Amino acid sequence: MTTFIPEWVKVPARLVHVKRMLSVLDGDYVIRRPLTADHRIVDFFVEHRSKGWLIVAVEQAPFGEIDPAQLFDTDARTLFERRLASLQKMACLEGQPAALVKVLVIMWSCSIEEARALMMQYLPKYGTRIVSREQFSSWTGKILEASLTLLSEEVSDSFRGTHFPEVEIPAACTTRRFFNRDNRASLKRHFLDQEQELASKLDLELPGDQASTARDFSVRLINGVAGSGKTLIALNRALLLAELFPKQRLLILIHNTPVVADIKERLHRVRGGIPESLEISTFFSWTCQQWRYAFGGAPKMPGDPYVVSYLVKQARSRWPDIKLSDGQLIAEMDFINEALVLDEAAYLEVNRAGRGFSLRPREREQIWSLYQAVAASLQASGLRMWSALPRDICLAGASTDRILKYDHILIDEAQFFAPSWFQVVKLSTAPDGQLFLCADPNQGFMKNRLSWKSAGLEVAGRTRKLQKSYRTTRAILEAASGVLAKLGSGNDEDYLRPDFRGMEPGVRPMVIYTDSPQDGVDRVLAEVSAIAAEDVLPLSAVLLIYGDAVQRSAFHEQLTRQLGVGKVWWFNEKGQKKAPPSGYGKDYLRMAYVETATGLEASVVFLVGVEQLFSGSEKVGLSEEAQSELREVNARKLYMAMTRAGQRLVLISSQHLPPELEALFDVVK
Ligand SMILES: Nc1ncnc2c1ncn2[C@@H]1O[C@H](COP(=O)(O)OP(=O)(O)OP(=O)(O)O)[C@@H](O)[C@H]1O
Repeated sequence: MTTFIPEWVKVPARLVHVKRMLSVLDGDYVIRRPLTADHRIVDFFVEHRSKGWLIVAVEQAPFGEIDPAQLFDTDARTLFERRLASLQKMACLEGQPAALVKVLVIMWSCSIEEARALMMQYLPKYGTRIVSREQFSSWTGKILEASLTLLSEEVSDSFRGTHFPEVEIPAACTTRRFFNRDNRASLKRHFLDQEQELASKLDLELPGDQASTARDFSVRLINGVAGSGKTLIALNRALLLAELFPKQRLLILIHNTPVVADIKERLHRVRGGIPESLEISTFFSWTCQQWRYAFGGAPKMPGDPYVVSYLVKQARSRWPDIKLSDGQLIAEMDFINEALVLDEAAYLEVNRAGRGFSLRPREREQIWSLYQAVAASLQASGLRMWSALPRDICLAGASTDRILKYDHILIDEAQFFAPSWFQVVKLSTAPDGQLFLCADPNQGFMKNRLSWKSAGLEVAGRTRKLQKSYRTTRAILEAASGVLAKLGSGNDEDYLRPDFRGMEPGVRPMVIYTDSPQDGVDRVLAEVSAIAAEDVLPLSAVLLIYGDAVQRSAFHEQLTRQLGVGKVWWFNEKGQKKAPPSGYGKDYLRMAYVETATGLEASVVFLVGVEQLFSGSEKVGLSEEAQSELREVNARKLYMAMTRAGQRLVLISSQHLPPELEALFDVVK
């Protein structure tokens, strides 16, 4: 079946008829409406996978008004001729006089004879083919086939880049540029594929088509495997929206601070900045801002995480038979806040599936009392838990009228969002606004097992899947999927299967065993120095992901000593969370803690100090349910971390992997 981009849901009446005619074509046809001002000249572009391109306009002027035989020019004729001249110009590449592709005009209100008369007149002058509506309807496929022009790959890219610049991926924004070694290939241009383009333009109709956006609050979900372009799609869509609707307020929310910093850095590099109407933020920094609007002051949270621990320790002495650790109790209080549990009765009923441990009614009663006691102690000092911030806004009643409202909110990494977070997002969406979610269910290790429905989002029938990965090689993605399947429960229900077809085969990931975690760090330092000395790859092509077994400050210090001050961007260091150490536009080696590496990527990734993720299920003292939950969480973290790599993945471990996992790697001495 023909693909229409955007979906042509709200096109003018004449195009509804045209869409019906075009719908019966084979699946190799893509029909695109331009989203820019060009749509007043051209109605659509036809692209056929193997036969090339065509420009089509549907003209409504009746023959009587534009008849070339009339002695005097009419306004209608002048306008028609202007349109033909513009179409002719669009068929050429800038600076080149000859038309690259043909132009077809469908005369909506003319007979066959009248269309013929017009063609006789205008074909020589403007190179335009003209047919009547009747002819086009009877011979749609034949007319299109005869009019398409096959272009070389390079020229086709130029044509696409000229008319659909919004789908081009700047070279600096794709790890794929490193796939190509020779110069010619590295100049190759990259574009969103058809599925990605369709996803990025969902519900976008032209300003001229009356409904510029869907009228009611609408939600769309893009579910994609790691590296399928979700961040790219969210960004491209936001940039396109900023251009189409400059007066609308746009927001991109991402869970992870490093990704926000990384995206801003890329936008500065590629576009010199971010459009004024677009805000890009982490959920919490944005929520703090919304809280200020709602309550008229800055929220205060404990500066030291031990404050909450201390309060829990003190309060729990009243319920000596509570078995959970302090950490588990804090996590449970976060859950109460995030799931918007309002009172004890609701807490006794709430579904806690996926929480890793079960609680009997009596335990729930005790935990609820503990939760209230800790919240009251915090409140006495004017404080609240971080997880209570979104909850406060959700329960603020009329005060939420004062929070900022956005026309479009786009969420990347939505799998990490909690119900209370989504509720704040919904409260912040204008009445006819749109919510666009990108998620990878395979990476959802934090707020896991949350269904969209339980978060108050109706995504049934409004979801698109992306199963093709562009970031990584088949070898790496297969290994990462293998870890997920072997270490995790392989929960088939929400597992999104990657489509491996057509992927770059690549090199299998490597594992290097060392005697101790410190030896592992030394090995990374040696490898990084070798890369820097060879001068083949920029430092930005390398990402170091470290786990708990690494002494992070010492690691950072050693790297800085080796590469020079200001050359290492440590995403988890206080002063570098939001921007690189020596400003935008420089070349940095990046390092990130495994918990905060989501969304990042690099050509070469070193994974070091993550031993306990491979063996986390052997923790003593955990119930069977908690063990299996931990295994699942660890499997998803490893999957996420491994899929950060574009071409090379090197795991450095001071412990031998279990044989079934080691088999997914090449062991290097
Ligand atoms: N059609 C494409 N052509 C070339 N490169 C692409 C294409 N689509 C995506 N990429 C590149 O693939 C990489 C992964 O894209 P992106 O980060 O948007 O994926 P993602 O789905 O958000 O990944 P994750 O969820 O794993 O973080 C990026 O370098 C991106 O530029």
